[in-house]
Amino acid sequence: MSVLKSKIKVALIQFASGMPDKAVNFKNCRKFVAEAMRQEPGTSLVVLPECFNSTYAASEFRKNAEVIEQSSPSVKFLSDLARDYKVTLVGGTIPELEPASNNVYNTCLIFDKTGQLIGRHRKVHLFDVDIPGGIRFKESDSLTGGDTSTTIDTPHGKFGVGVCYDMRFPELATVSARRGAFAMIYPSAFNTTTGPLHWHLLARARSVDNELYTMLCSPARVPGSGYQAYGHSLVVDPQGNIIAEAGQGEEIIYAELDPEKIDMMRNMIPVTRQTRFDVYHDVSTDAK
Ligand SMILES: NC(=O)CCC(=O)C(=O)O
Repeated sequence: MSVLKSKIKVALIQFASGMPDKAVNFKNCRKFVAEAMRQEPGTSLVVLPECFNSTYAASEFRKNAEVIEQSSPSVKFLSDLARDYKVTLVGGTIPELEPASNNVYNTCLIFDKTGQLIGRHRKVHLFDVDIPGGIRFKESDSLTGGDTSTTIDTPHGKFGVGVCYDMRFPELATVSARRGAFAMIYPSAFNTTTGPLHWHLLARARSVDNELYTMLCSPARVPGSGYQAYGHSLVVDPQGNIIAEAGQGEEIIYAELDPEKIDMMRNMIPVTRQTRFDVYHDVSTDAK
């Protein structure tokens, strides 16, 4: 039995998220998801971008943070969206406030097609970079990193979740792959400095390392906004081929994931069965 139980259709919603008013982001997001379902009926997995509900800026995270509970605006919005369109929803990310610690996390919430919250990934690796002439960003000024890897079980099979900068750390993908994932999904927001350098390379690498699908969903680039998102949402197949890619503006991309493609790759080049844990450590055995 393949790790993916049958063919599934996916849609990645690259919209101009990050407006200061959450209600505007909700309205636009719903409009695009409705459009995706109209254009590709039968889509069962929908992915949103990083920080889909508010502005991606270190100074804004705490202001926009929500406690994860059914009555929180973003939780309610995402739950209703998944239920209304009967899709598994990887709900981008939102700034999450944990009341007990007063920490703020960059958190992806995952819902099943009844609107039930089935998983949560707190971005583990915070985006702290300083590239002269390019970009300086320090998420750790206002965010705390999560401390677990995330593999979600669904009726289609399992997928792993990371958030943006997490994709630079191959271990999270390896852990999910070894736990039986058919895909890694990264709500993301690369920028116009690091996007051209590494976006495609990293997505293809995660696919080839683990012989699974990789999906990156970015916000659309908004001219004049503070953070210039790279765009170029992507779906990469288990062989490392890009099978869907957006431009930089608002766009929905679609793909069909095929269990055959995973199985074929894993049989032709069986790296997933040729690991040498007598030589190096299996990171999936003790990962949280
Ligand atoms: N939002 C992010 O984590 C951005 C990551 C990024 O741009 C990178 O180059 O990595």
